[in-house]
Amino acid sequence: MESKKLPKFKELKEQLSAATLNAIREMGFKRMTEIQAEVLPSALDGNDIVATAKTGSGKTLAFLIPVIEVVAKNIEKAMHGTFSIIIAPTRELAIQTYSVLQELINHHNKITSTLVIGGESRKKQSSDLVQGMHIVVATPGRLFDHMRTKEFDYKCVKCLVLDEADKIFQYGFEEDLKQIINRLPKDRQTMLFSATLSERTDALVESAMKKDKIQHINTDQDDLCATVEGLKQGYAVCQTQYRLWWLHKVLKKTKQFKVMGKMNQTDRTATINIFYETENIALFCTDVAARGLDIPAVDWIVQFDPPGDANEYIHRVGRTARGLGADGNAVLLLRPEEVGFVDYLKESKIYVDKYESWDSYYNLQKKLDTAMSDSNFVNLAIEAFEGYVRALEVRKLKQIFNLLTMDLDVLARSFGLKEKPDVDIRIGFSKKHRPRKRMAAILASQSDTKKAKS
Ligand SMILES: Nc1ncnc2c1ncn2[C@@H]1O[C@H](COP(=O)(O)OP(=O)(O)OP(=O)(O)O)[C@@H](O)[C@H]1O
Repeated sequence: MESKKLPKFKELKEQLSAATLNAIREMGFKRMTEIQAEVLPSALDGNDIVATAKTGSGKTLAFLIPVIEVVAKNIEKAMHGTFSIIIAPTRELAIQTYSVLQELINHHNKITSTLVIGGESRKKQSSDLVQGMHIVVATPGRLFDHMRTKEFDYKCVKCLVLDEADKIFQYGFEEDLKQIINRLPKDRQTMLFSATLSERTDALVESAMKKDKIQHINTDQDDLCATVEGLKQGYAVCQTQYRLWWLHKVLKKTKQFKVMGKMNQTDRTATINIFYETENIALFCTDVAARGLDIPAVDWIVQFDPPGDANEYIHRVGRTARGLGADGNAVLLLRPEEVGFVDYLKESKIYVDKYESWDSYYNLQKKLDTAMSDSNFVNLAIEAFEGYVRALEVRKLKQIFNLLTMDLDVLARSFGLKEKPDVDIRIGFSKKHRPRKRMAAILASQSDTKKAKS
């Protein structure tokens, strides 16, 4: 939809408080995005919402505005009490949502809010919750911890938002989320948002929402492509043993930082802040940074390891080309035996071009040999190798990513090691059966290759 055809926020002035409208104007937004234009009138009427729209399409405001208006209405009856809860799958996303919320409540002098995420002080969070902060932005695990204490009174919650709903409902969070939903008052508005939904979300909709009041809104359903228009995306092919050389070439001129789940929260937040503020920087990250993060100046998404599935691909590349008319680039690195992933992506309306010129790299062997004379590097490489193998073992799409048929010595070389390190990697089976299963898988794959050739 052309931006000029989209309605202005002020057209909602019957449903929106002046304080919210002022904040939106100060944030520089005049017209709603498509998802905002579809969600806001219905959500402000109190309906339950299941909303799907592409990455970077403005879903955050589409749920924060109704959340605030629920509080603005209820605050007149009771000054304290948690009226709205927003749940996000990662701490980084919760922090970001909380910060957009602060801008939006800038003119609402009486509305209070708090952030309840893992890795931060429970004591401060408890004290905020006891005081009855109006809006709580949380990650599921820590929120549920607080709900189990008698101190947090959540009986007056009127609105629940699940951002990146499909991710929150993935294993790990599923049980916490079910418990949270069961404990919250039934008489509430519930809203689910994501760029992708899954079968698991259907079950969530069934259990968490009022059937007769659900509005399903999907601004992508007629689109021919699952990713945003301004995104140029492609793939490069590199043999396993040269992957590190390839990566070196890609990142040569950048400063590099990392963010991953096992870092402490202070370091995670500090690194994301550096990434916001620094030019020419590359951030090494796990999928902890794949969802929701809105960092405007990201030019390239480099997927050194392919994502778990098509949905995760969409979220990862969605960290660039965000907002109306924005551009961005993405490249995916595949081994020759993984090129089938390109066809798999096509089935989900994701079209990636072959980037021939990206297939080259320089010989790094001498540099690697020098680095590997330091035992610290060797230990890091072994740790990385082990982690990589463990991650491959639990991968879906075994027909494309098959650890059992992979040459582990060659794989070790891709981490700078001379050969497979002497570590116990449990590839899927008990020790007793492992060599036999491995051999069977190799034979099966050879016979498949022969069949394909004949
Ligand atoms: N009405 C608007 N007009 C212009 N820009 C907007 C508007 N609403 C939001 N934006 C901007 O668009 C960008 C993307 O918004 P947002 O982070 O909400 O996307 P999203 O749909 O939640 O993406 P994801 O699925 O990746 O989480 C943000 O930088 C935001 O400030």
